[in-house]
Amino acid sequence: MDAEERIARGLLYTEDDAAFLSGGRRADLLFEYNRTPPGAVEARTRLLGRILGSVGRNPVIASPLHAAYGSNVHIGDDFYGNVNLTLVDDVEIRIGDGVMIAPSCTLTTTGHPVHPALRHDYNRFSEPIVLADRVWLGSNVVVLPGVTIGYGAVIGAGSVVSKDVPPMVVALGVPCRPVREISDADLDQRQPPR
Ligand SMILES: CC(=O)SCCNC(=O)CCNC(=O)[C@H](O)C(C)(C)COP(=O)(O)OP(=O)(O)OC[C@H]1O[C@@H](n2cnc3c(N)ncnc32)[C@H](O)[C@@H]1OP(=O)(O)O
Repeated sequence: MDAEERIARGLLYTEDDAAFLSGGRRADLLFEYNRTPPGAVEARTRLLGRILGSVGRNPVIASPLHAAYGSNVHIGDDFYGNVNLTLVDDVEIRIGDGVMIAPSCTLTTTGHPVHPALRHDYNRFSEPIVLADRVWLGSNVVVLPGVTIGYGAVIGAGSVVSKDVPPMVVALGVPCRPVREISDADLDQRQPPR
């Protein structure tokens, strides 16, 4: 089995195995993005288009933005990412439309073996992450490898999401668990201005 297949299957691979992915690293463009003024909206949007694998309409991502590669991240329309978003995208991170991410969140597709004897040469495994449409991550959320978060779900500040989250729930904590469903009753909670 070649390295590409091992990576795709979530099996262990080394830094050398992953060398063929290096063309997808956007480190210099990320550096440029992070020193482009917030007011230079067109330049920032253009740079995002070159950094990310794909990006929809009206993306807003505050600096600093960090990504292992950048090219394995796919983002839908109307995305908002607050400061210090960190994307460990050795494999795909797919983000739907209308997603919001609060300050200092980390989405990591990658982990290392827990046994120290296996943790040589940056040995690691990676599993894709999916955020469905209209997900909101609160501040300081960490999303671990292989997690899918369903439509409309809200992840409370400070959560560590180690398992899939169903659609239309509030989920929170370490480890993150659904605490309630989101229903039409929530429409009455805080009214938008008329
Ligand atoms: C792009 C941007 O987003 S920038 C803005 C950044 N903003 C944030 O990071 C805010 C994130 N918001 C939160 O974490 C909120 O607390 C929410 C969304 C989880 C609140 O959800 P709600 O269902 O309305 O919960 P509610 O406020 O009624 O609290 C319910 C219980 O959960 C607790 N709780 C609320 N948030 C959290 C949390 N993040 N972690 C642990 N417990 C929490 C409350 O203390 C309360 O506990 P109690 O029942 O013992 O009194």
